[in-house]
Amino acid sequence: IDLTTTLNKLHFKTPLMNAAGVHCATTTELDDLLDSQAGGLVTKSATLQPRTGNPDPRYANLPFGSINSMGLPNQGLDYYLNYANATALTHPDFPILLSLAGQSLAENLQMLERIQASAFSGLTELNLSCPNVPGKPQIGYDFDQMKTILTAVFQTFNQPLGIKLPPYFDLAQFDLVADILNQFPLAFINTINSVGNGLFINLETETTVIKPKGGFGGIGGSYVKPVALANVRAFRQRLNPAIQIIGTGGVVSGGDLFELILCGADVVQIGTTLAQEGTPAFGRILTELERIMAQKGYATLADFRGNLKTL
Ligand SMILES: CC(C)(C)CCc1c(C(=O)O)[nH]c(=O)[nH]c1=O
Repeated sequence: IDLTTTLNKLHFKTPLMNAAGVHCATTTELDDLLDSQAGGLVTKSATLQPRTGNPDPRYANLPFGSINSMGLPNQGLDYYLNYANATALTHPDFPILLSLAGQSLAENLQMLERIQASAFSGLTELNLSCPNVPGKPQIGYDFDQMKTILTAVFQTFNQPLGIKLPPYFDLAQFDLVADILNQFPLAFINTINSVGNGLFINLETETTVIKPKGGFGGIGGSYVKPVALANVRAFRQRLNPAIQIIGTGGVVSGGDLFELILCGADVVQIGTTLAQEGTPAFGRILTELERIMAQKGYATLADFRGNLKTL
């Protein structure tokens, strides 16, 4: 069984890695990923300066997933850029993705210029779930802003770039977003980010379970797998084949991983499952995938990638 895959020029020994924001904020957490069966790693979405983020409790595990309103706590871009460049010396072939979440177009352009000026040779993922203009929808849901930002970004940045997208729920929106994205030389898209602004209640105390935003937070885990499958499938069907896809959302088992690849994912990320189970989740899920592939007679991921059949 050959579990290798590629993302742009990066070679992944296994198709599974962490999702930005989970187990990737400090060098200790990042080294833990290096030593796991993950095929690569992505750093916590960075801003130019460090941020403490929202007050606790800002994350909660739920019966079928998780809810979070972390508020972008991170050590600042230079911390992650330094980690990536140091790790490239000790683990030259381990794929590293830098995630960015600037709070303005200017901040994102500044961070991209800093990456471009550095020796970084990994992939950059621009998180479009950020609000760009306060009071306006997040970039991922404001298509004029999305077009403006991607135009400016590709005028500035000449290294491989991908974007992290929020989930969409309307077929016309898949068409609209894909038409925009196909106009840019994107290396990949990563879909989905958490399903935004869900709410979970503690029935006994009649309270929310996280403190920020009145308890509203991004939903992850099994709750969102059907949404992740649909977004990977919809964009695979609509995007230029040169734009690869990272599939994220609701992966708990090898079967879930298989399904996202069947929808067209080149690489798959885990967030909630990693938060709940730790890095042993990578080996467990990959072993389960190998068993399914062996039962079905598939030797490589390309044998079934994107081959979902309709009835
Ligand atoms: C939601 C933002 C704070 C604007 C971006 C960072 C982020 C967070 C976060 O740091 O709260 N949580 C998520 O589930 N997805 C994200 O993209």
